[in-house]
Amino acid sequence: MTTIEIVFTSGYGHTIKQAQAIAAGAGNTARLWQIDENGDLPEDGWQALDHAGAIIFGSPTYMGAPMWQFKRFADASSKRWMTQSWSDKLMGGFTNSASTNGDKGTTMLYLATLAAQHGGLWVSLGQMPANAMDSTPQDTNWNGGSLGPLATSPSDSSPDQGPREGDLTSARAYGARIARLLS
Ligand SMILES: Cc1cc2nc3c(=O)[nH]c(=O)nc-3n(C[C@H](O)[C@H](O)[C@H](O)COP(=O)(O)O)c2cc1C
Repeated sequence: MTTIEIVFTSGYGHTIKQAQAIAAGAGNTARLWQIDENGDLPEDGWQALDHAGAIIFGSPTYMGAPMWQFKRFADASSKRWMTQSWSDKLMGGFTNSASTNGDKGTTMLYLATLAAQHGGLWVSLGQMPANAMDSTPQDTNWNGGSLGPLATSPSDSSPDQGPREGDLTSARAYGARIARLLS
């Protein structure tokens, strides 16, 4: 079975919602692997990534970059880099932060660079931005990204309040895009 493995970090639960929305859009071959608070992924997670058709990386943006636990996972993936054993897999990425811009772009560039180091085939977002006068956070891709799904969770939001519907719709559509490309 060709699987979609979503490997991500989340400090306070907001980015989990984005990861779950991607999985919901991708369908029943998608699985979620949350890197723990020490930056560790269990061995069955590594095995799943080794056998994946697609790997999707995700992290909240902390200080303009993925949180350190994601970087620890990325550094540990250098073992796979040495043999290029993840080469030719579909790869993608997502991030969430409190500010609308929030320097999410540098996190996305990092995730795309990680994918490229592994020889992955990056899947872009493929959604037009909702950037008109009457656009709101309820609209798909209202953050206006193109590398992958972006989410904005206001700093005083609970994970039930942020990311908002437009971010979740964007994430679901991205999951569906990856599933379609794999089929
Ligand atoms: C240490 C730290 C650094 C942060 N840096 C940024 C940042 O650079 N840009 C931003 O917009 N939000 C920043 N935030 C806010 C988080 O990105 C935001 O709260 C996000 O929803 C957290 O996701 P999580 O609940 O999955 O951890 C930061 C939060 C923390 C704790």
